[in-house]
Amino acid sequence: MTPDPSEPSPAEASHCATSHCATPRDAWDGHARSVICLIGPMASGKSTLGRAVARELGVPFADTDALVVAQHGPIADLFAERGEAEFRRLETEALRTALAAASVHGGVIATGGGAVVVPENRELLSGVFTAYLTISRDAVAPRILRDRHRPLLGPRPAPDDEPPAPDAGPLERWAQILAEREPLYREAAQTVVDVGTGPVATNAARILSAYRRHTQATEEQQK
Ligand SMILES: Nc1ncnc2c1ncn2[C@@H]1O[C@H](COP(=O)(O)OP(=O)(O)O)[C@@H](O)[C@H]1O
Ligand SMILES: O=C(O)C1=C[C@@H](OP(=O)(O)O)[C@@H](O)[C@H](O)C1
Ligand SMILES: [Mg+2]
Repeated sequence: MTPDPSEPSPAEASHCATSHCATPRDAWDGHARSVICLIGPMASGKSTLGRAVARELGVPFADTDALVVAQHGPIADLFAERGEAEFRRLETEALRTALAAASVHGGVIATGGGAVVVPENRELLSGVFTAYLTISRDAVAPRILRDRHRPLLGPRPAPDDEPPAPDAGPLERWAQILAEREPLYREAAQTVVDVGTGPVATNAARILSAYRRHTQATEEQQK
């Protein structure tokens, strides 16, 4: 028998029966088709918080970076061997895939910090609830200095015909990149959530509250 798409799958029903969800039906009506996309600068917590929000909602989590890595290998290698433009193309493909899956059963999607620079991605994001996660430079500093896997925060090679410029350092580069992208984040987001303080659970709850406020406001408008 073809499953009724309006009903929770056995997996969803069993999740809801064993977790915080009141009943499978409530969970399905309340959240199961929820789609939340997270955008924001590198190391703001999109991947970590996206996973936590998805778990809370009982919907699948997708990370566009992880999708790219699973299919094409490490991001640092892609940047070095195939260039940023090719990485952006693969990122758009991953975003499309993640959105298509989430549109069926709901889902939370963490994008990479640079997803908003591609107009096609901004167009894709405009169809779903998108939250811009903000964090101060001071709060992000220990993360940036600890995690050294992001190619855009590594030393920039000077062009062949120029003397090497003094290295600005990863935190300075993070701030420069954020300044360039900030208007794009704001344009693409329905809401801005500051996630610079507090533990993961607190920040996940902030994102969920923003999502619920948005959903309620949208429902009020439609009445
Ligand atoms: N609320 C938080 N408190 C402390 N550390 C966090 C928090 N959220 C994320 N982190 C840590 O910050 C780092 C970057 O988080 P990540 O989710 O990879 O960010 P992004 O996906 O935005 O680049 C990770 O080491 C993660 O464990
Ligand atoms: O800001 C960017 O351009 C990038 C952010 C990274 O993702 P996170 O924001 O999850 O670190 C990753 O997509 C890649 O290194 C490029
Ligand atoms: Mg990430």
